Amino acid sequence: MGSSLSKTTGPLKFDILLIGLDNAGKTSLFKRITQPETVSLDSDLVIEPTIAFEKESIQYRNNNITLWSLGGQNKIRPLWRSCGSFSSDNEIMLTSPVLWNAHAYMFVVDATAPERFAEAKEELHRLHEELHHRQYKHPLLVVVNKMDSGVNAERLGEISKALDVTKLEKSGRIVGMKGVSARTNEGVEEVMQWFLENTSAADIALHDEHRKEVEGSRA
Ligand SMILES: Nc1nc2c(ncn2[C@@H]2O[C@H](COP(=O)(O)OP(=O)(O)OP(=O)(O)O)[C@@H](O)[C@H]2O)c(=O)[nH]1
Ligand SMILES: [Mg+2]
Repeated sequence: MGSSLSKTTGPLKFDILLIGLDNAGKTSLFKRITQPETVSLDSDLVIEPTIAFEKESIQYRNNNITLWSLGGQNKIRPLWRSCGSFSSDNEIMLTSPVLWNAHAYMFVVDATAPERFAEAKEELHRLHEELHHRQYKHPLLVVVNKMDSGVNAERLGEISKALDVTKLEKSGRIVGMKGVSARTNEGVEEVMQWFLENTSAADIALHDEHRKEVEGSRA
């Protein structure tokens, strides 16, 4: 993932949550970002549906970024909002709903599944509504994946309409939309750059302070 792009802010430490419907390609993107050297380009990414979540921290251009990828299957989605630990092999105990632990969000959409855009829109807007009540406006990037499958820029506009991304923008949230391919790595660097540009140290501190308060009030 080498690049000549340079950072504009100091080193940051923050969490990005990958969320979206099952089969969108969240785990594929997660692996592409966290283990680029182990996933060969253009290979068929053979991946099992995620049962709970994946989590990994990386050093990315001097920043410490933790990525979370949640399973998107319908039966798993209630876990997004549940408290406590997952009863899987993952040993991490979660003290507040995993959905609220992130500083920034990546909502992944499968460009090749138009029949699921309405369902994706529903989940995207629900997430937005719930984040709305939080302390600060978490950056939210809509990532349209599988652009290698003959999806052009015009199509990206149609997908934006189908998901009503404009409505999110009008709310004052920092919202972006980018086309990527976890298979070919197209656009992945730009996605990471977007998060660096749109996540500030002040907002991270605000989020962390609020989270401490919430957890303190539960203890
Ligand atoms: N053509 C193409 N296929 C992809 C791409 N990314 C992922 N896939 C395929 O899409 C399928 C689902 O990928 P996953 O990464 O498991 O999807 P997920 O969003 O993690 O799914 P859940 O864990 O069930 O929520 C797999 O068969 C991948 O090989 C891509 O960029 N292009
Ligand atoms: Mg997955």
